[in-house]
Amino acid sequence: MSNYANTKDELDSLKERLPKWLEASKSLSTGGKVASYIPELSKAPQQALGIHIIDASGDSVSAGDCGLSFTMQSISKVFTLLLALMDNGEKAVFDKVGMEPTGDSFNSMLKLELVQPGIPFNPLINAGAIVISSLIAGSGPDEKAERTLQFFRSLSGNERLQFDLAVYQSESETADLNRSMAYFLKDNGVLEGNVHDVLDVYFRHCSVQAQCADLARMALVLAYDGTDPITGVNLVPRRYVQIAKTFMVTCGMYNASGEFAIEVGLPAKSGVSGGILTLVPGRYGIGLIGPALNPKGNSISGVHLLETLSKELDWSLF
Ligand SMILES: NC(=O)CC[C@H](N)C(=O)O
Repeated sequence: MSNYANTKDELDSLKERLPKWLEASKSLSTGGKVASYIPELSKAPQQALGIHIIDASGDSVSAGDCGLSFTMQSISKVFTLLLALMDNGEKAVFDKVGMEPTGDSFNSMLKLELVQPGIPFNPLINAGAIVISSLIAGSGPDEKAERTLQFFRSLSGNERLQFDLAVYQSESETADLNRSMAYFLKDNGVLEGNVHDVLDVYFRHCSVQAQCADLARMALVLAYDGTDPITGVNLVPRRYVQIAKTFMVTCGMYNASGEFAIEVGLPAKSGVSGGILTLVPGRYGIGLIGPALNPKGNSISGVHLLETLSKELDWSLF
């Protein structure tokens, strides 16, 4: 699982090779589309592509537009799942969300009515992530959102992480599909609590603003089974990280997860802002941004760059 015995040599060689791989992938962004169903997201630069790769000693290599800030969107779902597991335990969480990929798009509610019991298929589709938001502990939406932000800060080692209020507001004003899903889940007895409050927590965690280096550091914690190898602090029980990484392999790239597993072979999670968080277990955390999306909603240039990296360096787990 890598052509190099140690990450230091590999990172050294990447310093030379990564920029040209990035340029080749970047040219694909003209063939993609920046998400616009959340109007504020449409302001992102279509051509941008940036990547940051960090190892356990804190050595890193980055290339491209790493200074770009973007919202985590669906990438946040991996970490709200972890928080909900830590707050409630496995049984309570999986009474309300399933463990299977859907093969449908991330915002589909088709199977909620078709398949009984009507619980969302998994925690990484919108329906599942909204139920997960309802399970985060806290006295109200403010406390739940604040606890989530604090958790993201501790994982990223970045106390300055914040909500992007413009994106939050833009999503909250236009989220009729997510809203209808949440009411449907409430009527089915799957979602408990006030629908407005639950969605408020969901929109807020999707709007956490980050850069590639933040995603890379969060991914590094997953790559080291829940312990930040840089500080030595255990942040998440190993079992929950194992669950999250498995979902990333089976559902993390929406209904392109099978193809991604074949072409890249790493646990990953994408978001509609064009971010991708991925990791090489025991080696690296990786954060990437490329706002132009392919038809399945994943960064078109980002997926290409990860395919190149995985193939050139033999990173696939399989
Ligand atoms: N795929 C995504 O990144 C979707 C997240 C977005 N906040 C939504 O609910 O539509």
